[in-house]
Amino acid sequence: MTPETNRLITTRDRQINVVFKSTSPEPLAVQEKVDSKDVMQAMEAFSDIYKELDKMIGLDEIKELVFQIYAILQIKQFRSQEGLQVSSNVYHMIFKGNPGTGKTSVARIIGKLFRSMGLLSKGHLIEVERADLVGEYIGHTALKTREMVKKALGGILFIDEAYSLARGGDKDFGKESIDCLVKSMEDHKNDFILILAGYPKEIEDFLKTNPGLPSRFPIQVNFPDYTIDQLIEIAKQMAAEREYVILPEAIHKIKNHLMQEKLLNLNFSNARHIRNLIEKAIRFQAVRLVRRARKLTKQDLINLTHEDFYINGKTEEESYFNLKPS
Ligand SMILES: Nc1ncnc2c1ncn2[C@@H]1O[C@H](COP(=O)(O)OP(=O)(O)OP(=O)(O)O)[C@@H](O)[C@H]1O
Repeated sequence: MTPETNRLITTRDRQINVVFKSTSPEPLAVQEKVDSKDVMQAMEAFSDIYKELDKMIGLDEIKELVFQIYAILQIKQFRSQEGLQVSSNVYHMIFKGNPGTGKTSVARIIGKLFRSMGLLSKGHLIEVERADLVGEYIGHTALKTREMVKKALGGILFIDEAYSLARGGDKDFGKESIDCLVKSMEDHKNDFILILAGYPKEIEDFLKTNPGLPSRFPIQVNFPDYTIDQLIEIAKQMAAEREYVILPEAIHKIKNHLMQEKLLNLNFSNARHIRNLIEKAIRFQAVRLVRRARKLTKQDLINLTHEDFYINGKTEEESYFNLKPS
């Protein structure tokens, strides 16, 4: 009999009925020879990793996509058991979004999720940029690109600012790298997933100049800029993960700062900006506390007050150096 286990995973906005079986139409490394214990472990892994994704603020499009892929794998198993045709899927993806919108973090989680679903044997992420793929003399580029693909086998090859490969036009070695990647996608069809990431406009222009490319990336995901409310949620979450609490007056100060930043800073780095803000506030809080004469309470150690956010309408860096507490 086929080992099979069901479990309802309750997430923020949906319930997933997880069913893991040992037979699968996909080349499932994890599920190849499973006994009940392995099934149980795979299920736990999927559930834990899915929660990691679900915990991220916003990102509805990618959460929906993961659910679709999960659903299609389940249905394939049932179809295969009923003797129905099962088609194979291509999972190469394009991630379009501004800096700090979660592209790399999501790619890392997708790798682990796909491993738990048996779509990838290792699920690791190899993050590269132009310099890692493009060489300096004839033949060097193919060597470098193939080497990176080899490292990514069983996992994800994530190319940040992928359009930089097309920067120098037809005579540039970047073109050789693209050709080599396309060939690798054919040669290692089910062995790795290629994710091209970058700013939305540049990625779209890149795809237009390479007519053969869009059809090789059937999955395109948008990573929109976070709203102010989402950025505040992210700030609270990042603080909580570090066992800190941002007091309401500080939240108010951050909100005002974010409104200005989003308006004036063309390179605003979304959640990464928030991470830097929190990390600096934690350092400033430490300085504020060690200067205090009285004994510190547990609450003192937890609270981040408005004094710890030296933002004051300037860029973080300027604020940090000019307004360090004296
Ligand atoms: N939705 C989110 N919820 C919580 N934290 C987030 C979220 N999105 C991003 N972060 C955090 O923000 C930081 C930057 O995210 P990440 O590196 O994934 O962005 P990116 O889009 O890949 O940026 P870039 O394009 O500049 O490389 C990381 O610390 C990440 O954990």
